[in-house]
Amino acid sequence: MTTIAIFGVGLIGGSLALCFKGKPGIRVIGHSNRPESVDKYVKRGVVDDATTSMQEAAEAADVIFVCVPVGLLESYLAQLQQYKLKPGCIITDVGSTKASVVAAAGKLMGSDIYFIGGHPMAGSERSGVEAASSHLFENAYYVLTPQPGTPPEIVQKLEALLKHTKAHIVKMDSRQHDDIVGAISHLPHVIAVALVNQIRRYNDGNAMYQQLAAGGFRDITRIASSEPTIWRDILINNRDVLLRLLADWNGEIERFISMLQDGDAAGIEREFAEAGQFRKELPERRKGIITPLYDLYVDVPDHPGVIGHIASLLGGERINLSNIQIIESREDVPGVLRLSFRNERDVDMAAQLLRAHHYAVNV
Ligand SMILES: NC(=O)c1ccc[n+]([C@@H]2O[C@H](COP(=O)([O-])OP(=O)(O)OC[C@H]3O[C@@H](n4cnc5c(N)ncnc54)[C@H](O)[C@@H]3O)[C@@H](O)[C@H]2O)c1
Ligand SMILES: O=C(O)C(=O)C[C@]1(C(=O)O)C=C[C@@H](O)C=C1
Repeated sequence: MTTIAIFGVGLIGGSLALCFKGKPGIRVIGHSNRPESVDKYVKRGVVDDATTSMQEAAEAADVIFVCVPVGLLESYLAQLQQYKLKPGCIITDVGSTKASVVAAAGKLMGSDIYFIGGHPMAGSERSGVEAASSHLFENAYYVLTPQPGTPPEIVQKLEALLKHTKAHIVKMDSRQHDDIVGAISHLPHVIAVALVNQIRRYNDGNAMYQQLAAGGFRDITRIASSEPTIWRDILINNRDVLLRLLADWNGEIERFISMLQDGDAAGIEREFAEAGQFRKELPERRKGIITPLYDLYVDVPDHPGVIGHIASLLGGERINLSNIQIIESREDVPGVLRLSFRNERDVDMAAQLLRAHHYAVNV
């Protein structure tokens, strides 16, 4: 029997618990300081057992997942150090930054207790156990940052366990992780928040900004709704990397300013073409890094039956729809539906079918 203890049964900890729970030979214990949370985890069936005693959970565990906000990781590791952990116990975390926690763990761990940094590259703007899902990590990358001294069989043991997440494991150095993830995750969160706040300030003077905000604004700003305390910790922790990235970002914006000042149409076109090409080459369907890529937009009359009609047309042709969203861009006039598909073939077939039924479709 492998006993897994999870500290912080929120979005990520809860999703891991759901991946492990019920698998042969695995028992999952969740920990929270709050008795009401402990009851909730068990009632919702996220864990086998839950406790408010950190010591009890830690000392029973073969593998410990620390899934708390980044700013608390080091104090959790220090606390774990106080307990009589099982020999061979593996401690891992899921924090969005890796260099500082790996450095702290190196100082703390005793003999026959192993720390391996971890970071599943999947998540959501939502938080808490209510948002947890056993599918969250499917096809996403899951970074591990073992130290050169970590015995290979220990790393293999963790990798074998993580197979239950259906994620792809990738190993890298913790500092390299923070450089890359700073660029592809932390910087975009800063940009999304700054952009939303810029528009929010305009909107204070004229509420039409919010009303007209349509698909483009929603697409680029979803992550601005992420949990503030989680992101406060991540940004502060990775601040040196972010300050460098933001200086480069200023350079990108300056280039756009110059192109606009110079009326450099070819330059602007080139920027879009190059960006579009790179984005097209992003790994397809890597859940968590990028969600459905194959979207089409349908103008729809403002009546309730239309969504059902479109869904049954697609279903009738066995075209798999992976998501449907009403874009509330206009009041009292026809709206726009965004339909998302898993592959190019499905989106093309859907466009053809809907046009044949006189819908106005934009791919
Ligand atoms: N949200 C994402 O998309 C994402 C993706 C990958 C990794 N991560 C990392 O996973 C970790 C957990 O993030 P999450 O999104 O699951 O957050 P969450 O808010 O959903 O869960 C955090 C958990 O930590 C617990 N916790 C314990 N002490 C706390 C305290 N003092 N303040 C707040 N929470 C406390 C909470 O009860 C909760 O169970 C973070 O280190 C984060 O960087 C997040
Ligand atoms: O999809 C989202 O909402 C996310 O923010 C997920 C995301 C990301 O930026 O890609 C966020 C933080 C993580 O540490 C890993 C993944």
